[in-house]
Amino acid sequence: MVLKLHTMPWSAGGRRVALLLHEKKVPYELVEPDWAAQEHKSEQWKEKQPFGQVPYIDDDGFILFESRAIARYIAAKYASSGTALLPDDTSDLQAMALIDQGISAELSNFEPYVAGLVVEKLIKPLRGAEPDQAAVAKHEATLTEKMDGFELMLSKRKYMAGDSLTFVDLIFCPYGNALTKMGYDHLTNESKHPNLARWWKEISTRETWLAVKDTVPKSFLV
Ligand SMILES: N[C@@H](CCC(=O)N[C@@H](CS)C(=O)NCC(=O)O)C(=O)O
Repeated sequence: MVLKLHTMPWSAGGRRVALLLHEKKVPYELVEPDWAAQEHKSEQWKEKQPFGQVPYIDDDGFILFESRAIARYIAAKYASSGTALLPDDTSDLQAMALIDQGISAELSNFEPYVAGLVVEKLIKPLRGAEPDQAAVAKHEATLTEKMDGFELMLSKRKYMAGDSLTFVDLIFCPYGNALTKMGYDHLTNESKHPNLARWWKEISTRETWLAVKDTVPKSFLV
């Protein structure tokens, strides 16, 4: 049975998963919940995604939610198809520890602050609300500090989890895209963050990402 990706096309997590599926050349069916009817908040949906969110996958009856966990599952299940996105030796304790470190670094030092800016600068205005400028300033200040940390990581290793591309690099794509679309140059300023700029240029121009990144309505701009 073809793998089903249950998500809204604009979802950051959904596009993260779609990116992995494209990289691994895995056919999939995109199944959209009825968002207007709040299908994702129904008891039936929560049986699959207990937090009432997107995305989740149904892989021949195996249900998995959390986009980063799904990304890892796809990278491992389809290891020999498409782009190699895991260390050569997945029994190498240190190589796999770098994978976990990269996932945690993105989840705790990147996404929350970019997501905060997306809420203030894109979502609130769409809903006719004013951005909270104090919150914007706080997220911007924290993010600036955090991006120096990512620059330091990439000054020591070519990619986020070692010297080879892995799925960890790709999980940055949706919010990296949001950051640049909001006009911030943390990922593109070659004089301030040369390693981040080198890395982002490579990651963000992959054909697979270009294929999924704009499955988002223009009004969202994420
Ligand atoms: N950590 C989760 C985050 C899921 C998430 O925040 N999904 C958003 C869309 S990207 C959502 O469903 N929002 C609607 C809601 O929370 O009601 C993942 O990566 O899968």
